[in-house]
Amino acid sequence: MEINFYKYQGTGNDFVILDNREGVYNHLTQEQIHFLCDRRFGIGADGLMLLNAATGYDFEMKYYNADGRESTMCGNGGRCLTMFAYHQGIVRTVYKFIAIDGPHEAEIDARGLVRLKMQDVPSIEESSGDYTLNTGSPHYVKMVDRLDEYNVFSKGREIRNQEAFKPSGINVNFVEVEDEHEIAVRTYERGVEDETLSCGTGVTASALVNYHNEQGFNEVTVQTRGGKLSVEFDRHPNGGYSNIWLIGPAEKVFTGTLLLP
Ligand SMILES: N[C@@H](CCC[C@H](N)C(=O)O)C(=O)O
Repeated sequence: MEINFYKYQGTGNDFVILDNREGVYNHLTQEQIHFLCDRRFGIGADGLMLLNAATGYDFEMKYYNADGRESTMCGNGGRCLTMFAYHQGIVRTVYKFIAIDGPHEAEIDARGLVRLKMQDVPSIEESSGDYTLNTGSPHYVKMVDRLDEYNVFSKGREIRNQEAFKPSGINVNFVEVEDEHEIAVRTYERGVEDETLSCGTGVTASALVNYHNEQGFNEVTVQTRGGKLSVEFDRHPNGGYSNIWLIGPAEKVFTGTLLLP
């Protein structure tokens, strides 16, 4: 089978994207998606997305991790897919798309940055000084010092595989506060089973946890290894969060054709 693919990245979180509005890629197997995401034998990416047609929406986002399994929401993926839709001629002031966690809105602002509205977060759970919450995907957040020197791979893998998070696992974020407007985040992603350069739902989770702890500003700049994102949100007296926006760059890297073995 011939695959016409597009490669995008958002702050270094990279994705293979397939235009599946005609349904031609409906039957890709887990092994085939894993192969396409393989950095040595395939194209190479943290995940693969299908842009599907969807009644009542501009498109549907279907997201697979690099291991080939369909997963939950991907924030950087949603931003990249919005830019892809624009490049494919789906031009809107406000995009409305449907993903596994429900409907989303997105906009491309005057600077060319993609703003993605995330689902509301009703609560943040605390245990032993760390936090868990769901921002469309499940996240564990740990505040640390000296993030640069932190062993994200080994500590992230250990937490991801804890009995408490089985069978689905969890993404693990390590966060250092830079100042009242800025935090730095490094993430171990399940399904990639490694640290990625950025994780949008993880950055969102980290910004909310930081506010939950420190209060400060409800507009936070987040430094990831792959670049800067920002997160804006409203907090409610009951401890929940709404009107959550993840904002940052999303770029086409290259396109190509590949024959699936
Ligand atoms: N990179 C993502 C998150 C992708 C999903 C994650 N690996 C999971 O399985 O939950 C993002 O930008 O949010």
